[in-house]
Amino acid sequence: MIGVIGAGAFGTALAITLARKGTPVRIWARDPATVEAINTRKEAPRLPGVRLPEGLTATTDLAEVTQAQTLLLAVPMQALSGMLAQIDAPLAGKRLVACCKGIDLATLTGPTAVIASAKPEATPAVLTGPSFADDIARGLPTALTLACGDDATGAEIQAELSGTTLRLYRTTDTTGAELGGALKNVIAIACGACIGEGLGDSARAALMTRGFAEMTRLAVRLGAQQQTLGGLSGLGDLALTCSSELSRNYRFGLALGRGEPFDNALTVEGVKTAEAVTRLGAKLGVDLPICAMVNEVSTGDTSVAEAITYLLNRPLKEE
Ligand SMILES: NC(=O)C1=CN([C@@H]2O[C@H](COP(=O)(O)OP(=O)(O)OC[C@H]3O[C@@H](n4cnc5c(N)ncnc54)[C@H](OP(=O)(O)O)[C@@H]3O)[C@@H](O)[C@H]2O)C=CC1
Ligand SMILES: O=C(CO)COP(=O)(O)O
Repeated sequence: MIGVIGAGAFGTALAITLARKGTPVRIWARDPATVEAINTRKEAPRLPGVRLPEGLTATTDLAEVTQAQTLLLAVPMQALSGMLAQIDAPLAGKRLVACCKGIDLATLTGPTAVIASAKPEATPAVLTGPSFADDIARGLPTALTLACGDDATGAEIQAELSGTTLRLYRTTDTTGAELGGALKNVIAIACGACIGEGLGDSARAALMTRGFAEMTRLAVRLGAQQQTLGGLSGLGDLALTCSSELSRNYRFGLALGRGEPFDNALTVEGVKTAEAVTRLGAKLGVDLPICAMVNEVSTGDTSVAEAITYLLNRPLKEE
């Protein structure tokens, strides 16, 4: 059995793909109505229109899910440490796979450090890369990165989660994998704002490229391997999220650029990540101008037009 904590779009999509290949999956949701929908109607509220396979069951009882040796943690980044604090079962020998993309604002660390701090007896890992929950749930081909500091455990998780349509690549560079996934959301907001403001595809390509330079600069400064940023978890996810309206981060940026309201019930990880990386950049002396502008625009301190003017008029430099 695999346990999934969080019955949002991503947790449910992963649970579906695992159950389809015959792995029993128990998914935890805090909302009894979600559990009822999954167990009795075989429907997932966050993935409307998808029929859930047999072998996928839900519960509001965390203890039932934490019996599994592999647990997928699929709650938003800022909810991760609170979620871990609710688990009182012993987790020695268990694998805790973070499926969230972001940086914890309280500690300015990524998900594997949050897990290691809360549950030092478990092995932390992170599953990240380009994938929309809906694509995974529909069985469309997807390739992701599984990062685990312990390569032997990483190989076991890789085999456990991979299937005929979900292909996992493996790395021990957890820092690079999680920072790529976190920062691409910030750049996606910038790209959405750029298109929403009517600035064109050339400007978006510039933001993606210079954004990728910021992602790499910060990640390498924090100990990541540069090549990880060029993989699925970095460049791959950047390409997807900056170019598709299926991305909530991109759509949030579009709304900013167009001056339209946005549904703040939606999970938009890039907003808090922009705040976290702006603070991290200032602390470490790493220049992150696009991330800083996304932070200012997201909080309403600066308009999209002012942010673009600032970025275009910075001192000229070598590429
Ligand atoms: N959706 C996607 O395509 C992908 C998402 N991800 C990542 O997965 C993570 C989760 O996103 P996603 O599934 O889309 O988000 P959703 O908004 O679809 O779902 C979030 C889930 O987390 C639960 N939750 C929220 N806050 C808390 C909390 N404080 N305590 C416990 N549970 C909580 C919600 O419960 P409730 O329903 O009761 O509010 C819900 O089940 C994000 O980091 C995202 O970046 C990664 C790849 C793809
Ligand atoms: O992470 C994702 C794609 O890889 C999902 O993107 P959004 O969170 O922007 O919807």
